[in-house]
Amino acid sequence: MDIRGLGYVTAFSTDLEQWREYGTQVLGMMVAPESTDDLLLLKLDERSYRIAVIKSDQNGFGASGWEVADQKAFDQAVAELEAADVDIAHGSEVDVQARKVQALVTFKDPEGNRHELFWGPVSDYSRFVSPVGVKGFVTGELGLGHVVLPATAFDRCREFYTNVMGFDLSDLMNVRFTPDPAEPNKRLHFLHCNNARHHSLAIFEMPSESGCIHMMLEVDDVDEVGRALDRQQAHGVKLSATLGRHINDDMVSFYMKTPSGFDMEYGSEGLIMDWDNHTAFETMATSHWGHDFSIGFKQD
Ligand SMILES: Cc1ccc(O)c(O)c1CC[C@@H]1C(=O)CC[C@]2(C)C(=O)CC[C@@H]12
Ligand SMILES: [Fe+2]
Repeated sequence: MDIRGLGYVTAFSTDLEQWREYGTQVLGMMVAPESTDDLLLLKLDERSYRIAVIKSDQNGFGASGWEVADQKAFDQAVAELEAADVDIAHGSEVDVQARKVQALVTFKDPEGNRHELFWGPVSDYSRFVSPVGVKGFVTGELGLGHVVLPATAFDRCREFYTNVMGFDLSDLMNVRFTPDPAEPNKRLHFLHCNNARHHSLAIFEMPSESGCIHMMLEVDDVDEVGRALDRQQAHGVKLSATLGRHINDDMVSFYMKTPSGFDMEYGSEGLIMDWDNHTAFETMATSHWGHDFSIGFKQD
């Protein structure tokens, strides 16, 4: 299937007021006027929303919303999911209204990670005006950003994402948390869809309580990353990794907790890839500098 990018994500939250504060004052997003007491829609570009926070009795990641170009691509993608024996549910009229799309299906990967596939987002093209002055987020043809999902059933997940969903490998890591040679490798594969973002999805061979290792949002100026870091501090949000520059996509970013329990990577200066002239590589190193993930494991 021809996935053009990550269109939106959904998250579950017991406290939408906390997400509203975090979304507007820390991330710098707008609250879409269609938001209700049970659904917080966060807007960060010309789209109506990019993050939908659903009131729930638990916190956690919801689903990744993948975008295809049109009805024809959607029908083709649904046929491919069916041919691969994937259990799909067609979105009802209510679902379609809630997500503001023409049509959607929902399904799970072999790990149980939830996905939604859609076409035709409804947008009013109202301007993005950040409540804290964020100039802009990098979306457009690159899609919203990326998600890193748990994949303890790694081989089945990799097969699913490449053979069924049409992702391709960008590059890969074999993560070890200790110098002990007996510690098994945790595979971390970075995957791209049909756009120039280095990865829209990565799968990591580890479980995750929240259902998502992290998601990434990109801003159009590295100073906006610094300002977000200031706001993270001012609002007492837990930092999960310090500022650094990644090796594979060159992103300058930091990581912090979201109210739903998964991490948010906030970055800038991500590479625009030319896939015809790229070769996948393996690296043991995360970053050119920075990105101390050990602080995320420390208690407050
Ligand atoms: C290595 C890397 C490249 C580009 C990215 O956008 C990106 O998020 C990462 C880091 C991914 C990864 C993670 O999210 C969880 C904690 C991990 C496994 C580490 O401890 C090192 C790499 C980290
Ligand atoms: Fe990332």
